[in-house]
Amino acid sequence: MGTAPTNKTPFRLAELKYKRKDQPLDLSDVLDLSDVEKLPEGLRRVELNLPRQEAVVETGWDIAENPVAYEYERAPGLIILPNVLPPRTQRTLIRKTLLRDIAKPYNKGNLTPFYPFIPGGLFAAAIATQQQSEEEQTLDLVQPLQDHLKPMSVRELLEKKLRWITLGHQYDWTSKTYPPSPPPPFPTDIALLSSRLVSVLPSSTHTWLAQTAIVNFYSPGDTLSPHTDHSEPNHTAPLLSLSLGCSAIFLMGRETKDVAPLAILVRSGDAVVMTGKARMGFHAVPRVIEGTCPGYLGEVGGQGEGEDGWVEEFAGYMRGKRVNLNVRQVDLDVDEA
Ligand SMILES: O=C(O)CCC(=O)C(=O)O
Ligand SMILES: [Fe+2]
Repeated sequence: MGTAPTNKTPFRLAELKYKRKDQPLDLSDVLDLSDVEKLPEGLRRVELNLPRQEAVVETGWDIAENPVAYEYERAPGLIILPNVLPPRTQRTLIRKTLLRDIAKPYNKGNLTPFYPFIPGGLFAAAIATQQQSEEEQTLDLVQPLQDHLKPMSVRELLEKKLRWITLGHQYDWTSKTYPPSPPPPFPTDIALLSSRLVSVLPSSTHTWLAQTAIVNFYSPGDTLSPHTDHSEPNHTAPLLSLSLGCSAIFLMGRETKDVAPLAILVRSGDAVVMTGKARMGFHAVPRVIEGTCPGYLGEVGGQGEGEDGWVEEFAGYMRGKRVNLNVRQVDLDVDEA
């Protein structure tokens, strides 16, 4: 017992370690960059291209005034920008994805083959049912598109079944390609924010354009299996990943699972950028940590930020969720703007 040889890869072992719920979560080997007084050995500060070029930025979309970035020798090419999205930008992003982008029928998601598109968007529809009695809710169940599935309330679909939607170029998970037809529009504000973040990186010698994004919705208990993101024709354009809501453990490995990955605690407002060697590396999310949603997302309020009032519908959803925006360039080359 305990010492039996294992044929599990080092990546798999790390995944299992953070996934298991029968033992307290051990964060001792997890890199946490939220408060680095003393840089751990092997960690270096990355020089950023600052001051960043400041386009006219809409209110609510700022990035941190003085972003700081790190790279760890065990995960070359992975650039971590802790706390780069101020609370207000996080709230803007959440509002836009949940109310606006989800309401566009061309932004497909994991529910698309199984349940009909909800006009006005799943989130708005779920909010609208909050005032309904249970009886009214049962009358309003969404009928599935496939016989083996059961009718569900919009609330259940939102809270329990929605795992991801795609913005911009729509990746086809069956053929594992991006269809050649002109893609639906990618939200300009999210593209601008993404470009601004990528443009501060030292490797940004080429124009980079956000052309597709997966918005992942996780509840504690949900995981993302190890994978590489290799379907974009451009394997060198950085991949930007933004974390919102509950903290998670992100595993960053190499091009093979035979190397132990680096475990990083990603918190709300953090960005990680997979560049260089890390762009094609295996990565996974074995754990979303319950009860870690920051107060500025999980509680109602607005701290005098005017129209930025954060209402219970958003707070209630975010308390139990992690939302990840995974933003990519698809084309080999993009024109200079
Ligand atoms: O949720 C994350 O942090 C990673 C998501 C991811 O790797 C993906 O969508 O390809
Ligand atoms: Fe990924």
